[in-house]
Amino acid sequence: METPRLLIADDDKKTRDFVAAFLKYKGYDVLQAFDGQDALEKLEVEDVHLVITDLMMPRVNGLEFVKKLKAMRPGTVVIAYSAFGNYEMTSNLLKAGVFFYLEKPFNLDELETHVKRGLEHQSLQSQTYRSKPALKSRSLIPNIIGESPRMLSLFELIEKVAESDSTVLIQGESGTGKELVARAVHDLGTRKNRNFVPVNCAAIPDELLESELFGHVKGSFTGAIATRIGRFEMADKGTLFLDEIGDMKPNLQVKLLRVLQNRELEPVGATRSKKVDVRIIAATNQNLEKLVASKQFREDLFYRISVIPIFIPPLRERREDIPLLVNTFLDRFNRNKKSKVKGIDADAMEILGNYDWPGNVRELENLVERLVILKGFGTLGVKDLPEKYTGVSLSAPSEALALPDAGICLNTVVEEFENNLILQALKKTGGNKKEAALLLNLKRTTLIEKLKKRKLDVISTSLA
Ligand SMILES: Nc1ncnc2c1ncn2[C@@H]1O[C@H](COP(=O)(O)OP(=O)(O)OP(=O)(O)O)[C@@H](O)[C@H]1O
Repeated sequence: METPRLLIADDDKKTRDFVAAFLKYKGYDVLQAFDGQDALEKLEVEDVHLVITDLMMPRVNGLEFVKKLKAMRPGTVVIAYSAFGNYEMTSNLLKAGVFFYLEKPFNLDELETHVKRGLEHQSLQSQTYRSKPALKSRSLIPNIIGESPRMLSLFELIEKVAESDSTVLIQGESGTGKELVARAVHDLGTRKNRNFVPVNCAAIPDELLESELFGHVKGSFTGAIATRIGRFEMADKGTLFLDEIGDMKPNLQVKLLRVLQNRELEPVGATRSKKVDVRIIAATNQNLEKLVASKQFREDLFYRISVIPIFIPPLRERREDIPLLVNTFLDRFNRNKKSKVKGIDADAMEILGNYDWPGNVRELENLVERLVILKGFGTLGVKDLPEKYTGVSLSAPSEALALPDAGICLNTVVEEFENNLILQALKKTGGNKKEAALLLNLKRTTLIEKLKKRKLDVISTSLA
């Protein structure tokens, strides 16, 4: 077993050395801090299992220290001592989460008994903390994090839907996890040992999407130098995930409808049709009903694909999930990036909890990844968060965006603004589209689609 690590904070060097020497002799690893402030700084970079603290200290006194420590690392067990204890102080300490309070002078064996109890308590507590989310959510659907009531009912729905073979339509804002949910439906169903084939209908140019989906025979169009199977056939006996289905053009919608009705397809240029057995899961961040009403999406196709609708709520409607998401991503990126960021303090977490997250979980995941890379070690605080989250300089942009009296062409201005930011992101990342998409909070495929649509791909290649 790992040697337990203790930190003792006391401004009286004699007492501190004495207690530290005794605990070292008993086999503990002991760190020392000369007051509350020094202890907080040490705890930002060191892992400890238990803290022992005096209450009367200069700069940050014992009670203040305990409060800050508990906000930074809620699970840390604290034993406090003082020669000036009274009822009010003891009750404040217990309220602040102190595990045990000792009157000075105390017997060192007595202190050790409380240290042992405290360590047992700490280990039980961390096991419970780890197993709680696992029982509720992660055990069933390993990659989807969430413990809010809405996510728990989503997990139940996924489990039920996975058992059936019906077509599913997943709706939710961008970054809410539609692809994760689609994969979970596949992984928990009977087709799990066959392919899960994703297609992003918005990222593939319209003229290529048909052959991408249904395949083509050699020579059927310029560039068709060999016969190729499409994604439908790749997904045979498995699942085809049609992402961004709201972007599919009407002529292709008719062809898709035919495949769904007849369960057979015709590759581009072929004379005979082929049977396919594919489960369809479609997703969109658009309001398909509205697209149906404005005749941009076929009503018959809409009813075909929305046999089972699944709606994923935006993150701002399930804020309870934010701390769990932040902590899980911190663990993940610490591991991936070999960083040692200990956690996030209570004030910074509160800011993240109150933010509206227009980019949903993707935005939160990207933010944590960036923070872990930039910070490297220590505890994340408010000063580490970008201005956008702390709301520090919100007034300047509105000046810059003042509408001229003569008016503007909104579409052109917005497009230019977007192009400018896209090019800046590409420049910053040396043309790396994956990293640029991360900076812009976009899916890589969405960025590629924008580059193609706006003919920016040539410029982006020259930045690489
Ligand atoms: N509940 C969640 N738990 C863990 N990770 C999540 C969750 N929701 C989303 N993510 C992560 O957020 C990112 C975006 O997820 P995903 O691509 O599934 O979203 P989407 O809704 O399909 O987005 P878009 O509409 O832009 O295609 C991914 O990295 C995914 O792993």
